[in-house]
Formats: sequence, structure tokens, C-alpha cells
Amino acid sequence: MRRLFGASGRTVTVALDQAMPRGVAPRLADIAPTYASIAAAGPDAITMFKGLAAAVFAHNTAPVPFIMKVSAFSADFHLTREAVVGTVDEALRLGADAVAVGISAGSSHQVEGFSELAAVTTRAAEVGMPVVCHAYPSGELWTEDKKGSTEAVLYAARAAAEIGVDVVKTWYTGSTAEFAKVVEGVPAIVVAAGGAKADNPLDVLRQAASVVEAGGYGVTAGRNVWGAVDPGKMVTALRAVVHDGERPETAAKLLD
Ligand SMILES: O=C(CO)COP(=O)(O)O
Repeated sequence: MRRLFGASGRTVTVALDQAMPRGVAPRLADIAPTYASIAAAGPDAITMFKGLAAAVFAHNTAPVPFIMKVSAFSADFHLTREAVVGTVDEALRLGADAVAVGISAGSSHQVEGFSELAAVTTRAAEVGMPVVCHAYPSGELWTEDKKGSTEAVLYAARAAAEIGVDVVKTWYTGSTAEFAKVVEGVPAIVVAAGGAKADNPLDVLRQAASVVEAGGYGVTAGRNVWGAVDPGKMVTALRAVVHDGERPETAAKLLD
């Protein structure tokens, strides 16, 4: 856990796990320069599937703390059912520092999803491997008024914590006050996803500052890092906000 959370006790983790769920964006297709830019800026960890990790880390086993994603959804084909694509024991053998599992709360596949997560937390506890859960209320069973609400996000995040994960990564709920309700109701370390690509990079930094102000432990950001004009500079700016408490407007100057 100490490897994933810097000296400040917070994390700027970069998620490079999105080709399978969301399609092979050009920055992910041409992964070598994207990875090099991100890694050089020193994120606290990178979340990836094992095959990509094997490719980008090459023969250097641990240049950056590595969170191995062991489940995957595929938005265009199935948003609410995760494929199991790895195990805790594999992650151990590959030198991963943690495993990550996704759950889709409020879906007709919730029972299987929770059971699969529980199998991971049980094995991970036996071998001392931290578990990160990407816990989203992305199921189809939510009524229209509940979809995307703080109540739904809190439910997904709370379920993950109760299944015994160490870190819950979930959706930012729009304001410091609303995200604080999620943090307060979840007995685990809570971090926020970056979310859909923002038009203005300053908004990414403002969101990170709000997460920390709400009591969150940082961010696990994907599209707003690897999709940034300069991914490495975005990692540096996020680190300034999350670890050093820099104002977003000041940190944004690091993007120039
Ligand atoms: O961890 C993530 C995806 O698995 C976060 O991705 P986004 O920041 O793009 O939402």
C-alpha cells in the first residue's frame, strides 16, 4: 500500500486499462510514447492489464508501481458484466503491487460481480496483496432519478468496501460536499476516477483538488491523463495538487 500512496499518503494513479473497455484510442494504440511520457513524470502507480504491462515494462519488472487489473468490462458490448481476465496469483508472479477489479452495482449481474470480487479479496488477503475496486453504479436497474446520484455512487463504493477491498475508486459526484458524503460513508480509502475527457484541463485539476478537500486520497485518472496534450505534464500538475496542495490555477501553469 505504501508504494501506491506517496509521501503525502495520497495517490496520483494513471489508468491505462481502457482499450478493452472503450476502444483503442490513438494514444493507446501508440502506447510506447504515451507510457514513456507518463512514467517519466512519476505517477504513484499505473493500472493496466497484464499483457500491456508485459509490453511496456519490457524486462524492467517494476519501474513504476503496477496495479494489475484482473477484470474488464466492454462498454460497447456489455457495460455491466465484467470478464475475469487475471488472478491474484498471476499478479503476484508478475510482481504487481496490487490488483484491481471492477464492479457494476445496480446491474442484473450484480450477484456474480460481487461474488467475483469477493473471491479476489479472499485470495488477496491470504497473500497480502492490496485490492483496488473500480466501483461504479453503472447497472441498468437504477431508476432515472437515481442514475449517477450520490446515493448510487455511495451504494457502489460502500458495497466494495464491505467486500473487503483496500481502495475504492469511484465516480466524482460533482462537488466537494457531495463527494464528502461518499468518503464519509465508505470504510476504505476512497479515490476518484478522472471521468470523461474535459474540454479544459484546469477542470481536471479543480476536480482533483475537490476530491482531496472532500477527504479523498487522490485520483486514478485515465482519459484526462493519457488523452491530455502532454500526458507527463498532466501527471506533474496532478501531483502538485494532490501531493503538495497546490492551487489548481497555479498547478495549471505546469501544463504550459
Ligand atoms: O480507472 C479508470 C478506468 O479504469 C479511470 O478512467 P477515467 O479517468 O478515464 O474515468
